[in-house]
Amino acid sequence: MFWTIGWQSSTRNTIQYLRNHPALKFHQNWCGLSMSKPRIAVIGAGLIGLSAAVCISETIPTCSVTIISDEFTPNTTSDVAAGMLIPHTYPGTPIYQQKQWFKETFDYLFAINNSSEAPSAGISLVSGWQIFKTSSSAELPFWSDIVLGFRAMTEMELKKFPQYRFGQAFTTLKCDCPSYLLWLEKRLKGNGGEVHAKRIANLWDLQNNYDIVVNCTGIGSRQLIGDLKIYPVRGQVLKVHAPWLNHFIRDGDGLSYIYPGIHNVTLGGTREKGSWNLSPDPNISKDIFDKCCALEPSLQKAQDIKVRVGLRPSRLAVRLQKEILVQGEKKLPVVHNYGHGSGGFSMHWGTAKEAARLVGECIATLQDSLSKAKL
Ligand SMILES: Cc1cc2nc3c(=O)[nH]c(=O)nc-3n(C[C@H](O)[C@H](O)[C@H](O)COP(=O)(O)OP(=O)(O)OC[C@H]3O[C@@H](n4cnc5c(N)ncnc54)[C@H](O)[C@@H]3O)c2cc1C
Ligand SMILES: O=C(O)CCC(=O)C(=O)O
Repeated sequence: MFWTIGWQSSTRNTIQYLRNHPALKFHQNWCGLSMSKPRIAVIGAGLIGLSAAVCISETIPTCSVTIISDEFTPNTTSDVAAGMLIPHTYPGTPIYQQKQWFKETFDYLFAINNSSEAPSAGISLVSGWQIFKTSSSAELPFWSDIVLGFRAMTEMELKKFPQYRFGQAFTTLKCDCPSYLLWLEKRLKGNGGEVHAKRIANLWDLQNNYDIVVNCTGIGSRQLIGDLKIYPVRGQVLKVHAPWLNHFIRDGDGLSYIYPGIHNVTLGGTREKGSWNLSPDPNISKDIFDKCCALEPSLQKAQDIKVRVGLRPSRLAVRLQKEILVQGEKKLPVVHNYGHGSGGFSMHWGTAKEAARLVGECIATLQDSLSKAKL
C-alpha cells in the first residue's frame, strides 16, 4: 500500500513537471472562455486522436473532452508502427512546418524520456545508423539538426556493411507504441476526459451532444468524410524478441529496418501503395527476415516472431484545418487532424498542439456568436 501511494504521488508530480515543462507548455489562456463548458468530441483513438485529446484537455482545461472510436489499442494502425522519430517528408506540407512539428514532438518526448515516466510511457533513446549503397542518394535530411549527434559514419563503422558506401549516425527517440497509447489514454482520463467505443457514420450524429468535433480518424477519413486524397500504404513488419540488440539500422531506401525498443525489435518492412489487405503474407515475412539478417546476422537467433500489418494513412499533405459544416440553420465546427502517413510518431505532438489551437479558435468564434445572439 505504501508503495502504491508513493508511486501515485510521484506519478502526479511527474505529470505536473511535464505540464510545466517549457517544451510542453503553450498559450494556456488564449481563449478566455465564457461558454460554460465547451464539449469537444475527438473521433479516433490512435496516436493522433489520443495526443490531440490530451493536448486539448491540458491547454483548454475548462472544456470536456470525449474520445469516440471504433478501435482502441492494441488494434489500431498506431499499434503496428515501429514508433521511431525519423520523419518522412510530406510533399504538400511546407518544410518549415514539418520541421516545427518534428521539433515540438522531439522536445516533448525527450522531456518524457528524461523523467521517471519514461518506462511506463514506453519512450527510449536509441542510437544507430542509416546506410546507403551510394553516397549520392544520401541527402542531408531537414531534421538532421533536431535529432542528437547527427554525423557521417566513419570508415570503421561502415565495415559492418560491406554492400554500403555511405551512412549517417544519430540518436533519436522511439516509442513502444502500445505502451505509449495506453499512457496517453490514462493521462486523458486523469485530466477528466472520457472514452467511448462507437463507430461514427456521420459527423452530424454528434451535433446534439458536442460543440466541436476533432476528426482524427486516419485512413477512416476516406469513408467518414469522403476524402479521396487519403490512401493506404500497406506496411508489414515483424516484432521479434532479440534483447541483445540496442542499435538501430535503417537502409536509406526505407524498405529494410531494424528498430530495437523496450519490449521488442521491429523488423521492416514494406510500402504497398493502394493496398487495403490486412492479412499477413508469409512470403513477405520471410523476405523481411532474410534482408534484416543480412544486415544484422545475430537476428538468426531472434525468437517469438510476430507479424503485424497496418495501413499508413497517407496523403500529399497532413490535413490540419478548421471546417464549419452547415446544414440549413445548423453549424458544426470540425477540426481535421489526419493523413500522417509514415510519420505519425515523428509529428504527433506538433500536430496535436496545432489542433488544440484551432479548437481554441472555434471556441472563441462560438462565444462570439453566443454573445452577439444575447444582444
Ligand atoms: C508498418 C508501419 C510502421 C510505421 N512506423 C512508423 C515509425 O516508425 N514512425 C512514425 O512516425 N510513423 C510510423 N508509422 C506511421 C504511423 O503508424 C501513423 O502515421 C499513425 O499511426 C497514424 O495515426 P492515426 O491516429 O492517424 O491512425 P490510426 O492509428 O489508424 O487511428 C485511427 C483511429 O480512428 C478510428 N476510426 C476511424 N474511423 C472511424 C469512425 N468512422 N468512427 C469511429 N472511429 C473511427 C480507428 O478505430 C482508430 O482508433 C508506421 C506505420 C506502419 C503501418
Ligand atoms: O521509415 C522508417 O524508417 C520508420 C518506419 C516508418 O515510418 C514506416 O515504416 O512507415
